[in-house]
Amino acid sequence: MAMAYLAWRLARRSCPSSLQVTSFPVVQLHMNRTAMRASQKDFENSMNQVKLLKKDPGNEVKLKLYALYKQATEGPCNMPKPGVFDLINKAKWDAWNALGSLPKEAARQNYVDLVSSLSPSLESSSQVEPGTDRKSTGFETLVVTSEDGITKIMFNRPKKKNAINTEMYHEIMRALKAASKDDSIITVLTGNGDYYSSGNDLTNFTDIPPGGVEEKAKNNAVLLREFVGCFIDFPKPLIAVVNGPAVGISVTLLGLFDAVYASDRVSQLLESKRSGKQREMRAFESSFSVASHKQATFHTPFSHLGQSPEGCSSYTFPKIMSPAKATEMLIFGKKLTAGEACAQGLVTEVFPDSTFQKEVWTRLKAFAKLPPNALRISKEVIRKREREKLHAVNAEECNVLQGRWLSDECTNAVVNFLSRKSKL
Ligand SMILES: CCCCCCCCCCC/C=C/C(=O)SCCNC(=O)CCNC(=O)[C@H](O)C(C)(C)COP(=O)(O)OP(=O)(O)OC[C@H]1O[C@@H](n2cnc3c(N)ncnc32)[C@H](O)[C@@H]1OP(=O)(O)O
Repeated sequence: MAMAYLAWRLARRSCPSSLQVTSFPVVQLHMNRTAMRASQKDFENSMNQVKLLKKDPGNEVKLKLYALYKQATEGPCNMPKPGVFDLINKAKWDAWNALGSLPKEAARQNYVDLVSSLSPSLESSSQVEPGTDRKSTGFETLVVTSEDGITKIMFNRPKKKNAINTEMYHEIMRALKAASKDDSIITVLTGNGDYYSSGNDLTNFTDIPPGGVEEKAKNNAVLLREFVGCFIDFPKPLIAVVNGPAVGISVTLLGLFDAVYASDRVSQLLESKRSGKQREMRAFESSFSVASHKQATFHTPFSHLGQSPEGCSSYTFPKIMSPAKATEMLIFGKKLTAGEACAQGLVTEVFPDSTFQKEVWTRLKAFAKLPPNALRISKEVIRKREREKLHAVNAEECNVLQGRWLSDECTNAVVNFLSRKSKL
């Protein structure tokens, strides 16, 4: 026990805070086992298992695996300490050095146990395999499931970064209306694939009806107002699980959610070193066949698109983050990281990518065990004070947008986007 605690304390002291070993019980569990149990064959099998991981376990876990691998094969850290600016190798050195004089056999056991602990969590990830646009019964653009008292509405156009086309707007409204009436306690929105959502599908502007663009803009304004209204009036706790970058309306609507949890997916440390040509880094990198992840960001490029704020953000954002910060986002299009969005109050909590799905869904399942009527009534007490104002703001935002969609600024911006890959 003392050894385990020492390893944990060492790791906590020497690792950068973002990489601190927080899994003391996990280290303790491994240390209490008979170190001899993991044979060389088990160790080799685990190394092969790591190569087959479908999802990136996150930098924290990868550094632990690296450190345990080196300790099990070479013993205590024998690398010269890298300089402070050599971030990647310094993080690796810290992780390895933190294991101190942990015996090779114990390190081998820890490695085997850590790898075997990864597969259930990865299997239980709430993500559907990115790229497989699996259709749910009744929905073309969403995967809607209901279990453990939670109705989960997952945007399912991963190949289009979950851009919201007209069909998806309608399906989200239908799914929310159904969720408001089903026996679930809370409702969750999340994205399939590496994006939460890239916002309005810009091809929505291309199919012009016989009545012309004016009619299109008018109809869209009516539909958008109804769409945002569903979020204003939703009666149950509505929670966003932001699994990747969010753009446009998928960001502005967050001001109408009751909680927003985001993954702090930082651009892979590996990517920044890929050009560094470190032999070990390549070896370390090659042991994980993982897709590169996008840093979770929050971007509302309305001015760039010749448009204007929607989703009640012209009212909610100044209230949430101050007028100046709201201006930076809504008018000047400043892109926020998950941490910045959390500091500004738009995001409730940020989780490390490696534990995001597990931690968030554990918490949501606990929320879903709370008395449903108390949840609804408490939400109503809060929302009813703002409901009338929110509907008035929504109506005004949609009217302004209706005019914006007819402007040259908007048309040019949409044409530029769609023509960049010869869309037109
Ligand atoms: C009930 C209502 C009815 C209709 C209402 C219509 C009007 C409502 C409007 C409400 C106001 C909303 C405003 C907004 O949401 S503004 C924000 C709009 N979004 C964007 O401007 C983002 C555009 N996309 C991008 O900038 C990039 O794609 C992105 C940075 C998101 C990702 O870049 P990356 O290089 O990683 O990936 P690709 O660009 O190659 O994307 C992969 C494919 O997905 C397509 N894609 C992605 N996002 C969109 C999008 N928003 N609209 C359309 N298509 C999108 C992209 O074109 C690629 O497609 P191909 O593989 O076919 O090339």
